[in-house]
Amino acid sequence: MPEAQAELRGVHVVHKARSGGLFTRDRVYALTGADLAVAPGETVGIVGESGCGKSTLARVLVGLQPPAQGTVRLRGQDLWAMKEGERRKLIGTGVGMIFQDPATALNRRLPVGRILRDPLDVHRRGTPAQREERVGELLDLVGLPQSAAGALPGQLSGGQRQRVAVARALALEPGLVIADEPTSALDVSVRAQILNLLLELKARLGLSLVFVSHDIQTVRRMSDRVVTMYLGRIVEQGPADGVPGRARHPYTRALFSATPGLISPITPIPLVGAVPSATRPPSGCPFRTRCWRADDTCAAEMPAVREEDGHLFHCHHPVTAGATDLDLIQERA
Ligand SMILES: Nc1ncnc2c1ncn2[C@@H]1O[C@H](COP(=O)(O)OP(=O)(O)OP(=O)(O)O)[C@@H](O)[C@H]1O
Repeated sequence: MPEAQAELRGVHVVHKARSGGLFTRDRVYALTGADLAVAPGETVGIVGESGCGKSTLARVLVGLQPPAQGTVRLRGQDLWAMKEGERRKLIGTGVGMIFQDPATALNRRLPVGRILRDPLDVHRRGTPAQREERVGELLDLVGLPQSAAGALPGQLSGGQRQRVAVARALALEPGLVIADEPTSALDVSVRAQILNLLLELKARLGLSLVFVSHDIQTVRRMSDRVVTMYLGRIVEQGPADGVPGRARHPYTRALFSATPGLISPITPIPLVGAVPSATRPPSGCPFRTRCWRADDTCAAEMPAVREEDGHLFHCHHPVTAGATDLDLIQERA
């Protein structure tokens, strides 16, 4: 197997909890025991309810968040075993990051040309003339006119600004791009354009892409593999074309059945109760408090990973392969 662009092994992220702006004694278990490898040229989509740890996973992958435990490798190199200068260089040249809101991610005071040249200057890429040339290439790459180089971000539309953010992420020719909700701050009318641009660039440049979104339909369309998260844990990974029908974890099935237009039954598999607090996750399987299949074993121990039919999942009582959503709704009732 070719070396992964990025790899997490047993990664935990724990934050100090805050209340009213002050830290408390509680800990937020934002990411627990995450194992994930992103292959060259692959798109991995991350889904899950708000607060399940999607952004934390993305931040760990790009080295913005150090793990409390576990290893993070970029192109085979252990990020947090490196000297800081080397780590910054590897991250700076190896990964591009696209954030949710280009209005806040781009420096409002700098013209687009400077924004795009900045990473080239920082990493001393080529001569000054080559850097200028590269700025022109980047504008072309994302479908912006050369005249955009002189514009301030505020003079551009939301879609154009996100194109600048994409160009900046690609400036140093990274092998991996992480896009965290890249279209959720944009008008619906331009979302498809940015998604198509990402798909086109990924194919043209052979990029690996990690795509984080609430929008399950979009994740399926963009991804080769879908990763489902729940309460700080990766609970399932499987091929995008096998989700939702072939997913084995009850949570993945419930999450996808709640997506309009994806599944035949009109009623989704009901999820009863709220997501527990990330400061006090349940013992054993994190989903057991809302799972209709849970028993004492689920409370006693976290299920080890199992692999069947291309799906990796953590569940003591996985859904039978081939069960329809209607079967699960009846079972749930
Ligand atoms: N800096 C921080 N300090 C304290 N808690 C944090 C911090 N960052 C994230 N968290 C908590 O960690 C958990 C995971 O957060 P994260 O932002 O990764 O989730 P998410 O799935 O991306 O959520 P959303 O979809 O709403 O963006 C949440 O409980 C969140 O409140």
